[in-house]
Amino acid sequence: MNILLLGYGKMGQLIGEIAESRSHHLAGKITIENRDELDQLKPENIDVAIEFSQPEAAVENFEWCFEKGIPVVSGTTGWLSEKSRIENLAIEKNGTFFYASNFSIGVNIFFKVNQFLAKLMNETQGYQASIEEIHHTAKKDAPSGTAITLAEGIIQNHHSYRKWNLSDEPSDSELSLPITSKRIDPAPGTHIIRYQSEIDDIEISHTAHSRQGFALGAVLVSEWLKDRKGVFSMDDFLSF
Ligand SMILES: NC(=O)C1=CN([C@@H]2O[C@H](COP(=O)(O)OP(=O)(O)OC[C@H]3O[C@@H](n4cnc5c(N)ncnc54)[C@H](O)[C@@H]3O)[C@@H](O)[C@H]2O)C=CC1
Ligand SMILES: O=C(O)C1=N[C@H](C(=O)O)C[C@H](O)C1
Repeated sequence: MNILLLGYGKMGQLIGEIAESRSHHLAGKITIENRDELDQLKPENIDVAIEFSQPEAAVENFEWCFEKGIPVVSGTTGWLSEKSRIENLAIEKNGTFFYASNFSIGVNIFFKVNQFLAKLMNETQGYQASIEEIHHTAKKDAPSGTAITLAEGIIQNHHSYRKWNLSDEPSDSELSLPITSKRIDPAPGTHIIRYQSEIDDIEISHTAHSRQGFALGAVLVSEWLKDRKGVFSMDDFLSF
């Protein structure tokens, strides 16, 4: 496949290496500095754009891809207030859009375990839930996109929680799930779910040892997406 990398930082570079090792061709490596090179590309020669940029750049990148008819796989976090509009735009333009807050298979198994645990805890009294995420200090958004997906998994399955809040900001509701964001180098991504009571604590966690799982997942999804039209998520890609 001919792959356009929109964003060529820590993730874009690793995705490029993995894509080339799987015999794909890189049609472009776009950063904030060389964005004008987009005008020289031939969209008809690009099979997919893999977009790992920055919260403030992602939406503009998606709109450009939809205009040019290029399918997009995005892992950029921190732009979710625009998610419904972007998904509707993808459909309106007869485009292809795949977003995941986390492309690692291990994290997606962890999402399922989180949902199952929330269902069990919903039947149990006396436990307070919380989420902690730890990432490197270059991360621009907080909480992480993965922590938001985890919070949504709890909110959908536990009647005591209706929303989430950052733990260092005041919450206006007892039905809010606190998320603590820590920035410690070189953490590639750690997520911990805790249920704490007077009697005991229950804790599940996922720790990424590197960015390899995120990057490989994005390439595998791009291969899967070829010739598909519409809006997709990891639930469509994975068989569990
Ligand atoms: N969904 C997932 O599995 C994962 C998501 N991420 C997310 O991916 C994003 C990128 O992460 P990193 O590579 O660590 O960041 P980074 O800061 O190392 O790289 C960002 C890249 O985007 C480029 N960029 C900025 N504005 C741009 C624009 N307008 N057009 C094109 N490129 C532009 C920068 O020049 C740079 O090359 C973040 O939002 C992060 O949260 C990171 C890891 C895994
Ligand atoms: O910025 C990162 O590095 C990561 N971002 C994603 C997120 O916000 O959840 C995924 C992963 O945890 C790494």
